[in-house]
Amino acid sequence: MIRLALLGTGNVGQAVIARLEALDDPGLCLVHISNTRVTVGPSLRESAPHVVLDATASDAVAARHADWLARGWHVVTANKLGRGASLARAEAIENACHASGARYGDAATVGAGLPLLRSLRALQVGGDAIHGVAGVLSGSLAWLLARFDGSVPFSTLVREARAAGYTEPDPRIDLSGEDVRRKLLILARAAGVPLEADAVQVESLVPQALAQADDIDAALDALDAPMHARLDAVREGRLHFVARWRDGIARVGLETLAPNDPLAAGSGTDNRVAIHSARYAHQPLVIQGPGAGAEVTAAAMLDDVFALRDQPTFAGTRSSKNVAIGIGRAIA
Ligand SMILES: NC(=O)C1=CN([C@@H]2O[C@H](COP(=O)(O)OP(=O)(O)OC[C@H]3O[C@@H](n4cnc5c(N)ncnc54)[C@H](O)[C@@H]3O)[C@@H](O)[C@H]2O)C=CC1
Ligand SMILES: N[C@@H](CC=O)C(=O)O
Repeated sequence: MIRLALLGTGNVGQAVIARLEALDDPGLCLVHISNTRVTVGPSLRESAPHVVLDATASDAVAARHADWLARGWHVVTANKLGRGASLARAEAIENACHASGARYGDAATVGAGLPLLRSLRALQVGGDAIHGVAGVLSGSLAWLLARFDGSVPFSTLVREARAAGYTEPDPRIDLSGEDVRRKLLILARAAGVPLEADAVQVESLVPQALAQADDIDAALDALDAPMHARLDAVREGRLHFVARWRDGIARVGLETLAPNDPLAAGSGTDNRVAIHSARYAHQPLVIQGPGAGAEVTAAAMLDDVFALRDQPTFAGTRSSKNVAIGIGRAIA
């Protein structure tokens, strides 16, 4: 029996609860659910989970990952602020895993569970040298830029992307390039490169009026004029928000790509990532698929839980009291 504690009951947390309900797996038991307002079940410490599922976007929660791992609790996260924030925090997570043997499941943090991190790590283990990664890493920006033809204000599209659950809780995290920076850091570090967070050059799409706004929704209109100007300046091809890391240089920002560019394919929220390595020297390894959405993200988190099943920590553990999933749904 694997005891799970779920932090966060928003888009992704709700999808985790729905998936656990649908799976109805007797080997999984939800012993704690919490969000910023409510806790269901005993406190996190008292519930003594085997696995903490982080479905928040909270820096304070990510700052606890290393402590939980050091205690022997496995962590499965959609929150990128563990390995995608400061290098010191990412290294503390590695060190805690090595010291305690606990595992860190982060498949959901890049590409909403696409087999990106696992491919990079498998290449590393196989002795490949990763030279660089380039790609479209934001599902929401891919979705927005594919639709943006000038007929509808960009701000209207952002509101739609937010309602569909593609953006971060604060969509400025996507629009500023910050979400993509975090993903590029996670990928580069998975490839064995100790990239500092401030080593990534970031082009933000957020105008000052939006950056400083308290009422984010109302201030989204400030995007419209500058984004129209960017669109008008395109002569051939289409705007894409691209991340590139190669030979120690990392940048994220808007680029105009020709239709036949290897990174320009895909539709909807698709991410498309090219991995350049010694093994893939002539043609990169390209991975493409939906890169945002609560359901795919929740599925990736539970895949990481299932991958833990061979862990000796679970052997012989007794069944626990399941926190009512219905209550978890009610507190969203
Ligand atoms: N929406 C998507 O397509 C994807 C999201 N993610 C990540 O999943 C995470 C969650 O995203 P959403 O569900 O869209 O956000 P959301 O805003 O819908 O939900 C966040 C939840 O976290 C809770 N929370 C915040 N601080 C907390 C704390 N200290 N303790 C317990 N709960 C806390 C909030 O109360 C809320 O229930 C984010 O880190 C996001 O980057 C990752 C991949 C894809
Ligand atoms: N807001 C993110 C969601 C997944 O990480 C994105 O747009 O890609």
